[in-house]
Amino acid sequence: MSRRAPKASIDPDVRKSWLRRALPLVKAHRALLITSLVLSFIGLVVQVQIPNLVRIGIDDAIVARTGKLSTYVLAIIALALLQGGINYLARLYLLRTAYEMEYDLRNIVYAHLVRMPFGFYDRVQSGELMSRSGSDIRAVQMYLSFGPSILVQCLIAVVAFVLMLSINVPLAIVAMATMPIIGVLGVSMRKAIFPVSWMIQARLAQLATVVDENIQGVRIVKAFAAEGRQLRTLAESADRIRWAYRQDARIRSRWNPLLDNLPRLGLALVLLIGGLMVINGHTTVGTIVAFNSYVLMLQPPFRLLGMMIMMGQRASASARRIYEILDTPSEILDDPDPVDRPLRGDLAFVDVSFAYPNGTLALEGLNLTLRAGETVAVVGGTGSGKSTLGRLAARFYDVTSGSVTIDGVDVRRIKLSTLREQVGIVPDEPFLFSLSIHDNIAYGRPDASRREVIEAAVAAGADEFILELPDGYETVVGERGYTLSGGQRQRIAIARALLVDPPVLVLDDATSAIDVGVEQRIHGSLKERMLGRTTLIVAHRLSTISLADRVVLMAGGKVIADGTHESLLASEPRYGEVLAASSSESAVTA
Ligand SMILES: Nc1ncnc2c1ncn2[C@@H]1O[C@H](COP(=O)(O)OP(=O)(O)OP(=O)(O)O)[C@@H](O)[C@H]1O
Repeated sequence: MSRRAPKASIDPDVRKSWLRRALPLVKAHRALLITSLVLSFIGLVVQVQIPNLVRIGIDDAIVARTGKLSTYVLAIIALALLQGGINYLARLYLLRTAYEMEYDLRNIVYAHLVRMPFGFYDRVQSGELMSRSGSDIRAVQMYLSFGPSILVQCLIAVVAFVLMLSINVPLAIVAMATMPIIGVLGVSMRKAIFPVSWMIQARLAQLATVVDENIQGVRIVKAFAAEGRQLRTLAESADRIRWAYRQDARIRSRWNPLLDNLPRLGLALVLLIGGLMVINGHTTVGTIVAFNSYVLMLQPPFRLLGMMIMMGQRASASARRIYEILDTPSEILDDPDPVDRPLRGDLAFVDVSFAYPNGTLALEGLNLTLRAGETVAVVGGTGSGKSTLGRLAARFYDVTSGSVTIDGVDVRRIKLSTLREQVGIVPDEPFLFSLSIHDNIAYGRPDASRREVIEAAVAAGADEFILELPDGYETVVGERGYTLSGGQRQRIAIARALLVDPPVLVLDDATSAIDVGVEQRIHGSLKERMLGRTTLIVAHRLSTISLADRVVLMAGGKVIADGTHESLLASEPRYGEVLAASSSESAVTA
């Protein structure tokens, strides 16, 4: 399957109505949409001819016996076949338009989502995002493609009315009498239903969030034997949806019989007035039969009118929620004239203060310099801001004040893709994809050869256990890598970062789950790999700290001491306290 880029985008002008903003999307597929609408119109014009032919057939071949019945029967069959063929094509093109637009919209939303900074994902719930990229996109797509098609069907009512008028004016008016009532009732029903169906959508999104959290957090749920509590939360959510669906059913069952029976009233009226006219010789039996067909044929478009209004309301709300994502600018953008060159790796934090989007102050006037090739361990109590350093160096977030520079260039001036390639971050809880071990390691360099992948795995101390897996490097890890141990996942993540060979490497507690014995063994190869690379190690364990040339101690978002392990131990009592706290912590968790 070839992958195509979206053919259009959403108009960024927020002052425009949602429909006008979506117009470029419709325009991009106008050829297909217009073809489908024209075909659908022709099909309906053909369909409108059939009752007329029945009328002439009855009056001519049955009542007056001047024509041949078979001629009319064959003509009707031919028209029906023609209409069937045309409708087939119209429907095919309409659905194609709908799915092409949905494809575009989904890609537009997804392309935006992957550009969104970390701060955005800190705020939004993934279940809600799933819902937005699912049902909201569909609601907009339905309206954009099916809306015009319903309008064409309504237009046919005009054609049929003109045809009826040409046959019998009073009877045409009688036949059409109930249609506006059906239209008004249909719209009223949809208006009554809309708030409820809107509520259903919102509650389904909430349920999606609960289900999503349950599945993502299943290990914690089970570990705390909280299945009962989670089930209750789920049941409450499901209950709220059931309540909304019940309201929906109540409204529908009140309105639908009315809407279903009105056309029958129309039929009775046509029979009454038409019958009297036939008796008085003002019209023919064939006309009554034809008009009966028209009453039945024209009723669906009028009912659809109500549906179209509801679809419009839903699409407008869905579009607003989609636009909310699209209109959220990514604060982390490329400089207009970005620096794009390989970096040596002199990393400096100059007077850096930083607060997370929720206002938590993580760093306050922090100064720290790492010379190219230096390995520095960052030690500090929990929440002191250690992990934040790496996130700012790779521009997952931008500093609130001060600057982070690499080789003297502010990271905000470095081309984002280059920066991310040159600053490798290994988090303590790495994410693995449901791919083979090889592909997970080669994630940052998909073109890497097996030899290179193995070399990186050896350096990260992962090669040994990988070879023991059933399919070695081709073993597909379970979702998020849960089929591996925490330490094994960490080693794969280290190999993944080493393979990209970034001049700046941040190991954020990246060996915390690795056995101390194994860690000792991989130190040699890691040290070798760190040569010439600026490495910032967020460390808790003494064994990890020993990898570093220098240690900095952090507290309250600041560097409070800087030196070698021995000098800090001798001169800084707080260093000893932090080490003691982390070693008792690791003793507890070990
Ligand atoms: N995504 C986030 N949104 C809001 N606040 C955050 C976020 N991540 C961290 N923080 C807060 O910022 C502060 C510094 O966090 P950071 O993760 O840098 O600490 P740390 O020293 O690495 O801690 P630990 O050793 O426990 O991992 C903490 O108060 C933390 O609660």
